[in-house]
Amino acid sequence: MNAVLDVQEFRVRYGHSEALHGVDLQVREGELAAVAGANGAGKSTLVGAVAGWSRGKVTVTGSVALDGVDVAGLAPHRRVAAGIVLVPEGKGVFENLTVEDNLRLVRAARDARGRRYSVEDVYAVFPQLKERATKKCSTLSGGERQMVAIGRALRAAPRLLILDEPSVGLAPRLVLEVLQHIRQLVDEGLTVLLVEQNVRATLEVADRIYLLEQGKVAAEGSAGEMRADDRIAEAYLGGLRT
Ligand SMILES: Nc1ncnc2c1ncn2[C@@H]1O[C@H](COP(=O)(O)OP(=O)(O)OP(=O)(O)O)[C@@H](O)[C@H]1O
Repeated sequence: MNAVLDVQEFRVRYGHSEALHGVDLQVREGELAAVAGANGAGKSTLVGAVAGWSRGKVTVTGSVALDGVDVAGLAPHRRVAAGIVLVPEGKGVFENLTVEDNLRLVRAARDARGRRYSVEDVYAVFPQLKERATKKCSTLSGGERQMVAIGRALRAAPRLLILDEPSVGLAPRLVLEVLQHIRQLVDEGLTVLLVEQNVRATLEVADRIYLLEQGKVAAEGSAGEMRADDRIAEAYLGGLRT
């Protein structure tokens, strides 16, 4: 199967300190691939560098291809135009604007199939946002803000939607709700790369998982394979297989 995203030998250095040590990662058409791992493993560094968003004094080497086309040399806005849309950790919604204004800030683009995500389409995915359309984002729950951030990203017609820790700071009930919405988008045809610290929740929704440890891929496999791996059960699931 063709990879939508193909990352090879990816290294990221902050000054003299290397945070990613040659990572290979693929996201296939129509799948929910996830990068899981502990704080500081390099997850945000990885997806930030894929989107061209790296902060500070950064050196990135290796290749990044979207649908077989090298995008590593492109500026961030050109990667968005090519279809790589990242929702960063912390969501980045405008607190003083309403839900609807946040969604309308992005001019709707067309995806490869000529499809456009109207604001109504976003409401169809997240019905509770429609009920809160005229409310300022500052009055929303963390989960609802995350939905606004994802909805806004959908308006840009991503070929690959990258979500950096959408569950961070959410109550456990909301974590599953947000992740299930993401799963639904994938079931409808979207290709997603999800970053999650919560390995257990990731196993519930992802098709394939890369486990990142100290800047390296420590394990990679389907959710079923990862669940059956004793090292994963030991280190991330409290010794229990789910
Ligand atoms: N802008 C930066 N300048 C220097 N070092 C950085 C910078 N950003 C991250 N690092 C370092 O790179 C390593 C990986 O950090 P990164 O934020 O990618 O991890 P993470 O897996 O996303 O962690 P978290 O789950 O806490 O967000 C860490 O050692 C971190 O201190």
